[in-house]
Amino acid sequence: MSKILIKNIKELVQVLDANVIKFSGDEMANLSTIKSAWLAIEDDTIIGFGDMIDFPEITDWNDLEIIDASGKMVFPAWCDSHTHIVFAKTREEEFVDRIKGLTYQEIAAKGGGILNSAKKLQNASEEELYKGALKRIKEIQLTGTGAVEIKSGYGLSLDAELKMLRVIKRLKESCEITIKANFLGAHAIPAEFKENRRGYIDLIINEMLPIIEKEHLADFIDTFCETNYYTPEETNEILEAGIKIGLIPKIHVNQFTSIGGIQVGIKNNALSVDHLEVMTDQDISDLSKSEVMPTLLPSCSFFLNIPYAPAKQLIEKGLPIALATDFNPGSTPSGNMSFVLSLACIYMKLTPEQAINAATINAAYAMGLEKTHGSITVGKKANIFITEEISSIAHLPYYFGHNQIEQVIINGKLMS
Ligand SMILES: N=CN[C@@H](CCC(=O)O)C(=O)O
Ligand SMILES: [Zn+2]
Repeated sequence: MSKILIKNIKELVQVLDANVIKFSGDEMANLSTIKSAWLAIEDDTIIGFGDMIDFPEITDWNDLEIIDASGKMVFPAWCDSHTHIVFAKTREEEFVDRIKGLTYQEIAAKGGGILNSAKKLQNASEEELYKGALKRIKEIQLTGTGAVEIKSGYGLSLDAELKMLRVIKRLKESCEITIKANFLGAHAIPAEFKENRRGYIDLIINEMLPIIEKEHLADFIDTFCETNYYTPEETNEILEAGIKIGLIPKIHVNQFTSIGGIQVGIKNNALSVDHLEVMTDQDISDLSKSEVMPTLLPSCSFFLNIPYAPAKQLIEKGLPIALATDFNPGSTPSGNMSFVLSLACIYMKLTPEQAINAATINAAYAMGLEKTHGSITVGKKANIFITEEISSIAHLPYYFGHNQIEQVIINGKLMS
């Protein structure tokens, strides 16, 4: 049995009772912390915390590691509920095209974008994909992420989608970080099905889903519901087929246009609807009557230079929001959650407290992990990070671009 006792913590952040599953509206402004605190971990679980005045008497020193966190803060590890971490190659040539004036949609229309990644992934072996993704997972662990959702969607053929999902399964089994798999076969219409989209949707429903069910390859089902990608009707059909085999919808909607994706998500009890850069009043009003977690991806807006999702408006309507990176080679080549927080504060005008709630407990909810992740709670996974010496909680999003996270503990193990 291994034990870690962290003492003299300047501030222990996001201390919650086990019954809190998310924060909505005005609640998002509050962040519960303990100043001058201790935290105890046994194996992979948080077993206690409190004020230094009540520092526990140590009776058993066997296998006990004591960390002195004087001047430093302890947070629950970030939860990143939307990524595309498995890919074959980066796409910096499109980045340069955009600098020269092309838009994301224009690049996609000439065969770049998702289809570019799909072409590159066809020829990559499972081993190559695994090694590339593992490197990125190690990178995000060290920047404080303790749980991550990973999508397929760069395969776009039976073999290549299954290859991606098997890589994600292998990552789940071999990595300390908690991983959830999202099947995104409907990410784009593959070139060879351009004139036969029905044929590809049938392939997803009749051939991919049965194997995914048999091999337990996914937790969630996704589609890119967007103009020139999948219609709301197609999205609905694919989600319904996924639900039949036990997958939970978590979908891409309203990135460039509002075409009814939100309403399809609500109808199918999606766990989250993600992106939301373009929202109508009706979309916001419909969402506010649902339990769906709106998930915002500010580093995608930053990188593509597109509008930011209306975070403040959503919160003012009483909604919760989650924040995620969208780490992928096309629209967001970064998995750094601290940077996401900075962007959310700077461009979406979230307070640091709102942004931290959105990146911890609400993001855990957006992955179905709210009972085990996303807060400092007795019985939850010992997934935490220790900052360097910082002056206040706001310093974290304020001092952007510098890694202020000194140590990361995932499942009770120190990462390096
Ligand atoms: N918008 C759809 N999918 C990804 C981007 C995929 C890509 O460009 O490779 C996203 O969430 O931003
Ligand atoms: Zn995405």
